[in-house]
Amino acid sequence: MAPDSGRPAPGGVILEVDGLTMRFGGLTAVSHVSFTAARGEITAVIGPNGAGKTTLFNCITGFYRPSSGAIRLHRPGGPPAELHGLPGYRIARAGVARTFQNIRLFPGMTALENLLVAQHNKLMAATGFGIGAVLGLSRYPRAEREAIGLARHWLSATNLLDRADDPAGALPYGAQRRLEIARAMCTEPALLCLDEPAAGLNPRESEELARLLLDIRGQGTSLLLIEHDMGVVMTISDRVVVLDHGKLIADGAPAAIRADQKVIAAYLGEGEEDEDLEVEA
Ligand SMILES: Nc1ncnc2c1ncn2[C@@H]1O[C@H](COP(=O)(O)OP(=O)(O)OP(=O)(O)O)[C@@H](O)[C@H]1O
Repeated sequence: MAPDSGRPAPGGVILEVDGLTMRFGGLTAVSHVSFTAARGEITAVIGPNGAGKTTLFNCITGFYRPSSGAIRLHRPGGPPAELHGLPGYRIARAGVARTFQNIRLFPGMTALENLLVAQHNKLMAATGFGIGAVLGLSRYPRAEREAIGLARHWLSATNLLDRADDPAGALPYGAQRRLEIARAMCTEPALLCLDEPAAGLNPRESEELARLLLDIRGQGTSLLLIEHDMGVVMTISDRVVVLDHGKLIADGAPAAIRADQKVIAAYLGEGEEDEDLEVEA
């Protein structure tokens, strides 16, 4: 099992990354990275530009096949699911949802329709994959009602209920980012992976986002978060994992990470003012 930071995790481990390495030709983007994310917590992955955060996410969510190492999704009362090398759709089915750095909604479909598309598998299963409809079985109407109910729940939670019938592409940028999170939540994931959800948001929108993520955690979903906005990271994360040049250099509670000399050196080395770790306590 991957080493933990020594802090007890009351809900146990949900995600275990063990010795993960990802090479692109001669470049090692992620090098022997091991950490765990606790169930019911928000775990942030931070690090300077090019540290390997998105590559790590792409390995966890099946967009890349890691060169070596293990990724396990732990499930209560059952054996862990080995995610290494599984295609993205099977990882999603195992209970891992993700959002992207760049928005990937269906812009011509309404906000509500985007959330129903996310529930396509469940709805197709309710039709018996077409056979049920031929035989006149009626599980579909109930499944559709439930899918709309779930979509409306997440539209409400993301403050988008009044925009349900607007095309997703017509929503302001911050609303589109919230809709992406709502869409991911409509797959009812055990683990939600967010790639820079605060990118491009103004301070008020970032605060709203932080509240939304805490609300999602409160509803029982564990979160793994890549984020450059240190205000958001340090306010909401239970645990912070730091990468630099593809290697894990620190793993601990936000306060410890803020004071960690290796972390400070990594960020100072980058020399980017917007990466400054100094945030209001
Ligand atoms: N598909 C790819 N092919 C080749 N090299 C890649 C690929 N994806 C990422 N890299 C390289 O791997 C390294 C890590 O990139 P990655 O995007 O994972 O970093 P990051 O920490 O997410 O950076 P940022 O904060 O800028 O998004 C970089 O040197 C990048 O150029």
